Amino acid sequence: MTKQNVVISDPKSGINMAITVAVSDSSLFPSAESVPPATPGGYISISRKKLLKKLETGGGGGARINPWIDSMKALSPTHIKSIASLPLSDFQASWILHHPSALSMFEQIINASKGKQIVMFLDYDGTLSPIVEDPDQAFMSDAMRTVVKNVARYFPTAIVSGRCRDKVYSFVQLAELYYAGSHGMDIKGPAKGRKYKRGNQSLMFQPASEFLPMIDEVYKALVEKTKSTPGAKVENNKFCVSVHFRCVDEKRWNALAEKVRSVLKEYPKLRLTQGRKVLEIRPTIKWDKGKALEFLLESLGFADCNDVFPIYIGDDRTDEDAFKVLRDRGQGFGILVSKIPKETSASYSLQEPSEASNGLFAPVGGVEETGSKRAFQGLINRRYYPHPHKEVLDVG
Ligand SMILES: O=P(O)(O)OC[C@H]1O[C@H](O[C@H]2O[C@H](CO)[C@@H](O)[C@H](O)[C@H]2O)[C@H](O)[C@@H](O)[C@@H]1O
Repeated sequence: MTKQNVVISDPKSGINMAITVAVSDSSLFPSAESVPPATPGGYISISRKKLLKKLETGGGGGARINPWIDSMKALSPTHIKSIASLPLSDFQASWILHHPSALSMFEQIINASKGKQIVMFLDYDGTLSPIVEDPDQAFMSDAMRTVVKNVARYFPTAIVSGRCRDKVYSFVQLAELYYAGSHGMDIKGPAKGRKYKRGNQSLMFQPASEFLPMIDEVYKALVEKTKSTPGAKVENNKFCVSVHFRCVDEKRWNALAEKVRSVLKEYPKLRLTQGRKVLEIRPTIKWDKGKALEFLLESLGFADCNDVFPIYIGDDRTDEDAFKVLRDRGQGFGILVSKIPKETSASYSLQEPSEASNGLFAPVGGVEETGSKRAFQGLINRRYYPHPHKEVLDVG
């Protein structure tokens, strides 16, 4: 019996847990020769399904765990607490080594972006606003708004959210930004002060518009079906629907998931994905936040350019599509906002939204001259950052 540190990962749900387990069955952990390449975090990464089955049954087979429900449970406070009590320090150290805090990487960021146009992509929930119980109360702080406004003065900036575009706009309230709502299926350019004149002038793109009536219908069906589940909340995000279970008793999660599934049986053109205590119903079209990022870069005139440096900051599974696009393009990088180690294609990390507002993009010219403030100044300062597109950028 040996102890092994393991990251349990489920590509479908995006849930990852780092745990220490005692194992006696060598087949669970392949021999050194057959070990797959380490994940970016350097952990042994095995299928959550496989591991949970082993742990549940002692390796002898038995009842299959519903991976979907189990993923939800992995996010419950009880589970997070029990994970937190496990000896994670080695993991965290290794993860941080491979996904260092963006706050400590300013020099590298400034160097890598030299001579390139930074384009900023920001997720909303969990990135610009802290996660709260009521989705209608997920307000962004004034300090964060000031920071985003300041960032947008220097770099084309887009909010990329699972929410309905109008809703996320009502939270952010900055007309100078690009907005990609409904997981990128509803894209609109700045309503005012378009500084970046390169590329498409009037921007509006809705690749899933034919699904509008279906989404409306399924929203109503889900409201009806889930109204008997205390705490469940269905949110109409225009081109997709969210079924929230953050306020549902854990004992009812299984039943709630079954209800959602039973409604979706009637809609084969819709698919189910999962976010942070939310089930997300969306069209089966091949469109996600990664595609939205590519579309926006193209619209800005950076389709086949080497002189662009996109930065994407996000916190959940849906943001991974964008992180992956950046990795595949070999341009810019992703920053994952997370307190716990997760398998990710992001290069750097931040622990929480306030690290972006108080650290990464701390207001320039504040009273206290911290390293991060100097660094952000470094990014926007022409001495460190010769802008290649002066003709299209008016920062005045
Ligand atoms: O892409 P995002 O901007 O991150 O949007 C993803 C979902 O965010 C919202 O739900 C999440 O935040 C809520 C408020 O903090 C929280 O209560 C919920 O548990 C989280 O899942 C939003 O309400 C969803 O519609 C978005 O899909």
